[in-house]
Amino acid sequence: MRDTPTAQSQGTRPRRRLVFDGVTKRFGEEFALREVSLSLEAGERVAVIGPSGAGKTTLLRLAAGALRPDTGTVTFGGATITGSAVTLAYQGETLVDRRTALSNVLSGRVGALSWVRGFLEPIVPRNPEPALERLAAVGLAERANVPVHSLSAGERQRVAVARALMQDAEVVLADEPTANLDPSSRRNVIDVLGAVLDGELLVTALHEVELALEHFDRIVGIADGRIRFDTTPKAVSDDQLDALFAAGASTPDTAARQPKAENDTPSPAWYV
Ligand SMILES: Nc1ncnc2c1ncn2[C@@H]1O[C@H](COP(=O)(O)OP(=O)(O)OP(=O)(O)O)[C@@H](O)[C@H]1O
Repeated sequence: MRDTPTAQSQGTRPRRRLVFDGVTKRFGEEFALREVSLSLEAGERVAVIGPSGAGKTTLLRLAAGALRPDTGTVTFGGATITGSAVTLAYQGETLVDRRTALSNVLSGRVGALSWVRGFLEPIVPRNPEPALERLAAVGLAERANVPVHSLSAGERQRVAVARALMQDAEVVLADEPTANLDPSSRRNVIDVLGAVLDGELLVTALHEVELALEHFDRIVGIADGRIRFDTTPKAVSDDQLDALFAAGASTPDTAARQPKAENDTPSPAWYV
């Protein structure tokens, strides 16, 4: 994070890679991912797009170390994934409603504390400063002491981002961070995600193609558990997108998608 003194300076960190090497993951007879190989570097902002059931969440869960591959390996910096290196930004629905934004953000750090302190810290914090800094970074400094049930869906999602940032992880994963948000809140959450990072690897599963093409510097298209393309936003063609979404169930954003302009700039009408 840019403005967090407690965050380890990215400049001093080696630029470690998150590497999927020939990863296959099945659930019963169903293949969620097939022979996926991918090498992602610190500092990249990667959007994973594809139809429903393509394998996006499975990819993120493997990256988080929450799942193990059936075959192949997932490594970060050459080693098995550990919880301290990678954080998963859960959706705003996972916040504790009756607690304040500050309390929810503080809970993002409890894993690093003793059992008793971890229990008490979100309620009677000894050190609220890091959490207040994260809330300020996502534009919610003024809302720190407001119970999250009275925040908007977009604000709740930003609290969830702030909570994830409490881990100071080198890899930030976000699974559909814009789910259930109105269009302007979607854009705002993605803006915030990009703005608060400084050198971390960001991998986001997104349904909104337009947001992915506008805000990320690498686009990984997945369908039916396979990587169909892995390129820059400018290089993604309409044909690739059509083929990607034709390979799986339809999604709302592809249904609303309009042809791209000749200069390859995504049309604002691609989703509503
Ligand atoms: N825990 C599980 N048990 C059984 N099958 C699963 C499980 N998790 C995922 N799958 C299956 O694996 C495939 C990929 O699922 P995944 O959730 O990764 O897709 P997705 O691209 O994230 O979809 P969506 O966009 O709808 O969230 C799907 O066919 C899904 O049904």
